[in-house]
Amino acid sequence: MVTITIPENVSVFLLDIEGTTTPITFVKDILFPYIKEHLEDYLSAHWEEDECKQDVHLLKKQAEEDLKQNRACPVHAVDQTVHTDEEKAIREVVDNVLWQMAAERKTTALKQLQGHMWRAAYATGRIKGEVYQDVVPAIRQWRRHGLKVYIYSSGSIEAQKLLFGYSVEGDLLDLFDGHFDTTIGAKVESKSYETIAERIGCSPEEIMFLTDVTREAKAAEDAGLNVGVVVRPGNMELTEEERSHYRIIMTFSQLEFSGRA
Ligand SMILES: CSCCC(=O)C(=O)COP(=O)(O)O
Ligand SMILES: [Mg+2]
Repeated sequence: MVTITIPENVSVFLLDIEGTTTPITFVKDILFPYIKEHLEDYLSAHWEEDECKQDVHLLKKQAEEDLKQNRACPVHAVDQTVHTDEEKAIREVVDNVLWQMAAERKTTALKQLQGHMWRAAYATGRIKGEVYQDVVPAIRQWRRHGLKVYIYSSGSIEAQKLLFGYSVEGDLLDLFDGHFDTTIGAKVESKSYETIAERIGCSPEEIMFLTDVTREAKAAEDAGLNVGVVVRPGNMELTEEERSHYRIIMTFSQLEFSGRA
């Protein structure tokens, strides 16, 4: 396995989750099906609660924005089993969430609701966050060298903390100095990485961002970050050009310090 030297000026790792610390299959085969299976019951049970009202409000604002951009969710024929206004409103939210998920959208509104729904699944032990075996030893080593480690994922901060807090390797939250999600900006926008550097209190050049998505890598690179593109089983295929342009990381154990104390 090729060794990749961590640039000397790097003092912060910024990590993506899906496809980087965690298999895509965990998200696609476990987390997302849980949402689809429990969505209607969850909304019915929590509809009157403030948190759920806020989630629905955010989804409605996103739907209005989508309408303006001609990205409207298809409206289905009225279901004859729906009787009350509440049932109708819930059905609209269900349709919207399922449509967004089918389109693999990463809106803050969708991700916030998902995070709230997973809470019970993790707390009861029904779901445990999967993390690749090389991840924890590497992060512990980076931290021993004095580096800081942050997460930046499209999953909400709450969803991130659930995944690592209730992981197959136990509570891993002490590995991280902080978390960022799309409330700071989209992962394909350079500005988001500049804002993250400001929030951390370092220059973009001091950060090394690891992700499986080359559009995210490009945005981070344009902002001045060091980047590595993570290739795990089942991740998106890279072009020859992408393979030759980016540092390709198949396991975190490839990342080594050289010339550092
Ligand atoms: C950490 S929440 C579950 C994964 C998820 O919903 C997601 O969108 C992950 O996207 P990422 O930016 O980590 O690739
Ligand atoms: Mg990813």
